[in-house]
Amino acid sequence: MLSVVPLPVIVRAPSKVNLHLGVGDLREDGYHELTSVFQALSLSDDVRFADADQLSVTVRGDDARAVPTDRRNLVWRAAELLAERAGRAPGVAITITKGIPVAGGMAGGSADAAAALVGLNELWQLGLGRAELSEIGARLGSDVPFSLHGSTALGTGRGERLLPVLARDTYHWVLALAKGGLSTPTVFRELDRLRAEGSPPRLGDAQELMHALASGDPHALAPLLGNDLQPAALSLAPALRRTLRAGTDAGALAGIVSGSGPTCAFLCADAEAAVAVGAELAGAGVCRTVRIAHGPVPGARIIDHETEH
Ligand SMILES: C[C@](O)(CO)[C@H](O)COP(=O)(O)OP(=O)(O)OC[C@H]1O[C@@H](n2ccc(N)nc2=O)[C@H](O)[C@@H]1O
Ligand SMILES: Nc1ncnc2c1ncn2[C@@H]1O[C@H](COP(=O)(O)OP(=O)(O)OP(=O)(O)O)[C@@H](O)[C@H]1O
Repeated sequence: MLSVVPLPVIVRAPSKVNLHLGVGDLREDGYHELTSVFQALSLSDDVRFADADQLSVTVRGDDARAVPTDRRNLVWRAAELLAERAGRAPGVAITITKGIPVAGGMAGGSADAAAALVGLNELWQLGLGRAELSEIGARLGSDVPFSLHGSTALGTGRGERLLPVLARDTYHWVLALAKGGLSTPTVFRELDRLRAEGSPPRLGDAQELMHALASGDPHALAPLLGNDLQPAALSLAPALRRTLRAGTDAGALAGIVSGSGPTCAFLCADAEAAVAVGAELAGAGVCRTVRIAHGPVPGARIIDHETEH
């Protein structure tokens, strides 16, 4: 019998910034209750899926050496979960081209996991809907459902329960990538410690920020950006204070630590301002490198079916 080898599939998955990250108390399951307004950004990873006898992961790009290529990689676990669901072997060669900083608070691993769910659903012709993929994604990590969803969304629970948020127009960002990474659980633990010691201020609700998003005016949005994890990230990486100051000194409307950090995200008035802020920040010696990005962009999506391999 003739068996047809499926053509490789390439999926692009976005990074994210939390425009509002309200962190509630520690739950019994070890997670914190969150109120998160996510925005998906154009800084992204591309992930290729090719039919193979065995599961393998190859990583390319700037931070490739910091990424595991075995079962610790979220794409590996995504492939195993989907294969189990489909009752088939997880044979696939996965190549990740990293654009998203590793352990940078921008959901890089989650983006790749979301790409794997979309890419393997296609390669293996599983026919699973978005809701099913999102439910599998939530088992891989709190940020994975948003990496599938993309655009701008409100996340509750541990961040995995999503509702779309209206965001008019495009926002322009400068991202200051740091030398090292920060571990997400360590940053949450540091916040618990700071809260046990004293009372770092907590964000209010996200209503006003969501109104500003609907207006499409970055000047209205800028003063409303907020992140309850920021004091914890700054406590673990105090040099980020200087980075944040340098961004606003360079003309950004506002700067925040992205998620658990250490990437700092600067909102700019328009595309031209972002280029100017990016250039000045790159010369200020306060970060490893600078990237310009815009959002919102879609969630993990197929960008190519290769015609030859
Ligand atoms: C900081 C954020 O990026 C904001 O969007 C996310 O909350 C983190 O999402 P993630 O990296 O997908 O995190 P997960 O893999 O689900 O969790 C890693 C660890 O972070 C902590 N964690 C995560 C999410 C949450 N709501 N509360 C937590 O306390 C827990 O210690 C957990 O064991
Ligand atoms: N595909 C992947 N890409 C990057 N890191 C991965 C991947 N799979 C597993 N990891 C591991 O996960 C750790 C956290 O990486 P990741 O880049 O997802 O962090 P992050 O962007 O800060 O996450 P988040 O913003 O969702 O909290 C890395 O140090 C790495 O060891």
